[in-house]
Amino acid sequence: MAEAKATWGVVVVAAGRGTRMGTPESKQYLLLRDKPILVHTLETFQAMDEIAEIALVVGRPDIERCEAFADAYGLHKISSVLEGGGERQHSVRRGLTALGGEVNWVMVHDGVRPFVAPEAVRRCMAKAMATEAAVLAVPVKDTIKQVNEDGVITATPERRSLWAIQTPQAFRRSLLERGLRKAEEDRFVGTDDAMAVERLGVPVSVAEGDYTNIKITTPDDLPYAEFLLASRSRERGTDV
Ligand SMILES: Nc1ccn([C@@H]2O[C@H](COP(=O)(O)OP(=O)(O)OP(=O)(O)O)[C@@H](O)[C@H]2O)c(=O)n1
Ligand SMILES: C[C@](O)(CO)[C@H](O)COP(=O)(O)O
Repeated sequence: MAEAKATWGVVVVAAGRGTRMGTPESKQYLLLRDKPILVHTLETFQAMDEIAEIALVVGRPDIERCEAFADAYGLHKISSVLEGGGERQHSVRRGLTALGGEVNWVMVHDGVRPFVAPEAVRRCMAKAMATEAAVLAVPVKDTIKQVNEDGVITATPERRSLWAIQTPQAFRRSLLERGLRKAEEDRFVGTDDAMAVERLGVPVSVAEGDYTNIKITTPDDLPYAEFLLASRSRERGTDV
């Protein structure tokens, strides 16, 4: 039987509280130059022809303002703005259920990774379509140590095998749904989406990403984010 045409949907998760950022306003709504971080993120997927639909998952008190963003910034690919769950994985699961029935390939992306390059997203999509499941990642630059509760090093994993995992994470939709269903049955909560699929015994590939695809997590990420935005604007000739 011929493979159905690929229709891509994206779940953008933005229902976290940003405790490590420590600001009264959740970090995804902090302004980066002129717009909330989350809006910068959404604009990247809005502009990609390959993406049919976006499900946006946010905190319950933020649903209305995010619906207003969709209008204000012309983010018409957002088909639903829905309430997230207690853990990132629960937010992802809710977002997936909101995507239309024709969506057969999905990406999950953190709302607080506004600098992902469309070319990197495309690399991730292509790798997923070749292998069923792929995530963006970069090789780690530092030597990584395992350290026990006493602050003593217990192991030094071989650096060549270590990659820092990013989003988007891309999957055949039915595979991610199966992984998340099983994770829920087993009461397993992972810190990324790939873990749910790895647990099924299905290999997940990495597609090489960019070091600039940072997750804005702590206050020291903010000046770097402003710098990255300024560099990107200069490259695109949209500097103000
Ligand atoms: N229950 C949750 C937890 C996290 N996220 C989202 O998952 C992404 C990555 O998580 P992280 O950077 O850890 O964000 P927070 O959970 O907000 O941060 P913190 O852990 O510091 O509280 C963020 O876009 C966050 O909004 C979510 O949608 N639902
Ligand atoms: C999914 C992720 O962004 C990959 O780097 C990361 O694992 C999210 O983790 P967090 O604990 O929610 O920051």
